[in-house]
Amino acid sequence: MTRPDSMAAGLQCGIMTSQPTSQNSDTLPILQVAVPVPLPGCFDYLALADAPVPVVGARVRVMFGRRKLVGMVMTHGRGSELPQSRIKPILEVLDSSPLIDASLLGLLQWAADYYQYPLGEVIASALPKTLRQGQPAELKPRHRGLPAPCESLGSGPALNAEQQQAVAAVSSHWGRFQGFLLEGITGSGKTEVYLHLAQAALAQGKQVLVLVPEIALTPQLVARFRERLPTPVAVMHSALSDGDRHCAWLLARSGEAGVIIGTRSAVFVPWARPGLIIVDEEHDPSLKQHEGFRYHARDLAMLRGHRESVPVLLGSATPSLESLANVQRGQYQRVRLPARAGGAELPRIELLDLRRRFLDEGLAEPLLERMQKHLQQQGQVLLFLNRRGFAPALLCHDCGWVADCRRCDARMTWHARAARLRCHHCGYECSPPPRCPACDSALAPQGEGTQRIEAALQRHFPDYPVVRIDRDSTSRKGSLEDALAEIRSGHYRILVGTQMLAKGHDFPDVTLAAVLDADQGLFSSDFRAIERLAQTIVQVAGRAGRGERRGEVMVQTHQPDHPLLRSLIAGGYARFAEVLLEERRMAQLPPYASLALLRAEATEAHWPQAFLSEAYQLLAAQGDARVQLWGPAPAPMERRAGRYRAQLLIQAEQRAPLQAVLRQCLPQLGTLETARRVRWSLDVDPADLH
Ligand SMILES: Nc1ncnc2c1ncn2[C@@H]1O[C@H](COP(=O)(O)OP(=O)(O)OP(=O)(O)O)[C@@H](O)[C@H]1O
Ligand SMILES: [Zn+2]
Repeated sequence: MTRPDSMAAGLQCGIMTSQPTSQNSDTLPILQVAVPVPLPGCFDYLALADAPVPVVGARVRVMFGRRKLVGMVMTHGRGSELPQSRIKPILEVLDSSPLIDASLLGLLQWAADYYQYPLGEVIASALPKTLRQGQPAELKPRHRGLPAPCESLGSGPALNAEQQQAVAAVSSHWGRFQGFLLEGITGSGKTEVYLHLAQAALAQGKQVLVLVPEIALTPQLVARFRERLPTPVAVMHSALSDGDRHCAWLLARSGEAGVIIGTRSAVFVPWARPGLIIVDEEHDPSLKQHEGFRYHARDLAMLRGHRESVPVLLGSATPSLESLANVQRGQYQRVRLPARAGGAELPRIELLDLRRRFLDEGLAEPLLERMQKHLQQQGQVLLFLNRRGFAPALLCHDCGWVADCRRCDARMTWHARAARLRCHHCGYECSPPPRCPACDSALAPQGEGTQRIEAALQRHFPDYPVVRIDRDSTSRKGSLEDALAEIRSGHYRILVGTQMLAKGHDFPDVTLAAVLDADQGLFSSDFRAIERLAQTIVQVAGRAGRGERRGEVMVQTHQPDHPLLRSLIAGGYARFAEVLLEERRMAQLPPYASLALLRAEATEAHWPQAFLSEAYQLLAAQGDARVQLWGPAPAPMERRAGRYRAQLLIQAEQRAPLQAVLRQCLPQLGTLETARRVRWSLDVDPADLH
């Protein structure tokens, strides 16, 4: 973050803490404008003499330094600390009515404050690019709008008793805020509950906002909403063209789209008739933004529901520990779907002990046998491995040389089909050396990625078509949809893939699912890794046995006695989560504590440490014993993309003191001498500690 200081000091009005100062009541009203620059607060500008004073929530074009920027009017008539002669007039008023209403503006202001991120940039991130650039907030004639609702709407299955109860629970809160956690096992029919609630909301003339973690999961979900609901459904995700996003945003705002389905940034979409917010797969880490303005869409959805007096429904088969703790505290009401809809049974999960067992390209014999059985009985088999590429390392067996990324503390992944080494952390790629650069022996791929498993499966099961689903195999537009359709049609019999394959899909013919390497998650330095592992295992298992035949699940591990793994297998996710929550309580970790992570990176290892040590001093000088500091320490992967990374963890049992200390120190951090030497960022409620 750079800081044009002279400018900041004078202009900043600090909207969150602002105090009306000596009124310069001379002539023109003074406006406080949020401008998309890396500085906190708002900036003072004068309204134009010959134009109406812009309303709060309208965009204005302003000069900022030498740049013309699009800002948003946040308040009026507070006066200014500056003499009027030094306040610049705005250049142009872009909206005659508020682009964003007061309630959403308030949410954005709250978020800027809580995540300690510049307000102007927070607001900019809530707008489509077209509006950010100052284009009129109008539908362009060439935009046809959204597809009209289907002529003949489907009706779906009749709800079972638990689903009805879930719908009734939420329905008794129309027009009022209440947080709900819908804890429904995989295949329990959560989506049906969403659809019925959406119907009910629409019947009352209200809109529904549905947040989903990833686009990969949306085609099926979006189709179900479109087939069932008598309203245009607006879809918002990062792969949309600017024009489509502009259009979807405006149709949500005008109320024309009764349903809005989007990924995390859709939590900021304006709507005319607030009705219900649904967050599907609420445990999913991709609901948290990992760079820039690092907000959590689930948490902001709750807050938005509160501000706008609408119920908020979080749904998951594997709820986050945060949400479970909120149920324990009585903040969310829990609704359960304990059985699979349509009567299918939950599959049995079995641990497959890999110790002293021969592995054929990562596949143990009992798994191969079980696959054979399921395939012969016409079942589909799904294999999960969270590593794409062919092999996670290229290694010399004679001297131990390994192909490392020259820019990261990481191994290069071998991609056999492309015959390239690629770094999955920074994107660097190169051709492999023909022989070991150290001893001239032959090189061998070590370990398994999805490509290698795919090849091994083709060798083992030549009669059964195999499909691989990962970021490499689905990079072409539409290829994921095609592959999913061909899985559903039964053409593919063996499916191997990463997270993309593990979540949300409904493949009724999958009878066997397997996690090929559970150990990856057991020994991570990140305290959330074990929670993620359990969620993944349960989600993968949830793909099996959704149709008529009961499913089976195998989890390959070298740690079959791991206590948390055992509690998961024996007691299911609910029991596992109880045990883990207790561990978190003892260790004073979230959800029983608040964290913030201050990260810094630079091309020289010295600077991040130096900056964070100074930051440590600043934070410690606040003298609040309730706030603890851990570090600075090198990041788990210290060097990435040629930059050295370090971090300082800030922890407190209560949110308020943590927030207070951060608010005190953040402005000073930017002025540190060492701050100029690093790129630094603050992550409030970090989703991971890497
Ligand atoms: N009441 C019902 N009776 C019969 N079938 C139902 C019922 N509700 C849902 N289903 C069917 O059960 C299947 C699973 O439902 P759905 O996809 O809604 O589950 P889910 O809980 O969202 O699953 P997951 O969390 O695994 O993604 C779907 O094929 C759906 O049509
Ligand atoms: Zn790299």
